[in-house]
Amino acid sequence: LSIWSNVPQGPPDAILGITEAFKADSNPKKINLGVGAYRDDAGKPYVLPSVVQAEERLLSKALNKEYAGITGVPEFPKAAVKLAYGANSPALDRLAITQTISGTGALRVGAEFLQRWYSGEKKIRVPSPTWANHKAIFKDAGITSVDYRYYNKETIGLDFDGLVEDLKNTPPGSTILLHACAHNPTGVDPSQDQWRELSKVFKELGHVPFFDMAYQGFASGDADRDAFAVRHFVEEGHKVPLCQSFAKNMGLYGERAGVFSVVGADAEEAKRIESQLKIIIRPMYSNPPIHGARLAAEILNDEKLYKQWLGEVKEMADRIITMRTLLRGKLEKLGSKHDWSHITNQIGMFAYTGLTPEEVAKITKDHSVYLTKDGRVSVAGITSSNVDHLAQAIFAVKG
Ligand SMILES: Cc1ncc(COP(=O)(O)O)c(CN[C@@](C)(CC(=O)O)C(=O)O)c1O
Repeated sequence: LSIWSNVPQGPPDAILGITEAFKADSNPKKINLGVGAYRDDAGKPYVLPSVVQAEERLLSKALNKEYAGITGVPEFPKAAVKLAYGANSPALDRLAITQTISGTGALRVGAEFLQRWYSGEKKIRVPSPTWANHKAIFKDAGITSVDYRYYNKETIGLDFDGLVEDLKNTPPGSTILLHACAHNPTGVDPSQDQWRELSKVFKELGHVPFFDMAYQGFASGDADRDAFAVRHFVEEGHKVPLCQSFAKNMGLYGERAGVFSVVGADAEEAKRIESQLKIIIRPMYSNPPIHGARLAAEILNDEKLYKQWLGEVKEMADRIITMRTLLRGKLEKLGSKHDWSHITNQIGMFAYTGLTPEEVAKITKDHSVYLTKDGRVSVAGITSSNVDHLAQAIFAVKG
């Protein structure tokens, strides 16, 4: 009997498993709308020109491969928080900051930090629905997730009243996970006025706003606009924990470039927090990968490259918005009776189509269209050459 005979076969990942199934499909008209990775209009992965230039510069510097510190390549997180909080934010001198292994790593380090130093019960309130990996990350750090109402199936929009009511029925001083922009999987975000309202509710109740900002710049095409919620909450005095990912907005998916930061009451408190972040990271993975961080630092710290990069992010966001408009138009032209306005009202990488799990199974089986069971479509996977097939497939399964 093998020592490992007790190890069971685990299920495929809800999101990454879709790509495995897609690859196994021989239908030439197959479309992968599963994983949230940007594709250009030829359906190809996109390496941003600003990243290519940064890489050429790095190579010419012939840097060594020494360890970064526990908190990473210093020039990266320092610049990343300026992007998030704003270059003139008063909070910049009271931030605990560390580079992390992309957004997932920021969430995990943040979750471990809460587990050890958040004085309340080890729970976090998460939007319903939320990114498929959130609950598993918190669970592995010993934190139980509790849903709060977020998405309204009927209006295919935000259930703002339900959200506020749930926050008010949550014990004061609880930790609440918030998607800063481009909510995954619904693509439904609060308006700026609704964020202002939420900041008041958080203040009344002393709740901790734990932000996940994985799509800054990628949602609206404007990095400042996408950071509105984070910046407003910081201006209002909230001690924000913030997770950042550069996977999508810089196309650094596999380079794993992320940042975790916490707003302290002052520099001394930030220093204490940062010392505890290092104590969490050292036994977890000791220190992070250097290449992606150096690429991001090269871009964020060079005026010209930074501007070029912002233009490239806007181009990606604009292409996604164009595909939303195309898909909606095609569905309406086919004579669909459904209201598809949510496809253009939603923002960011994803469209929450409203397809039921049965319809998802059918569209995959009959039309080789791959998307997650919850009906989430990565709009980045739509191109002007596959949008007709997609519209016909949706019309075929849903009418
Ligand atoms: C809300 C949210 N937070 C964090 C991350 C973490 O990304 P990172 O670790 O690569 O920086 C993702 C990525 N979600 C993707 C795009 C990919 C995935 O599931 O891993 C998605 O398809 O939802 C995300 O959607």
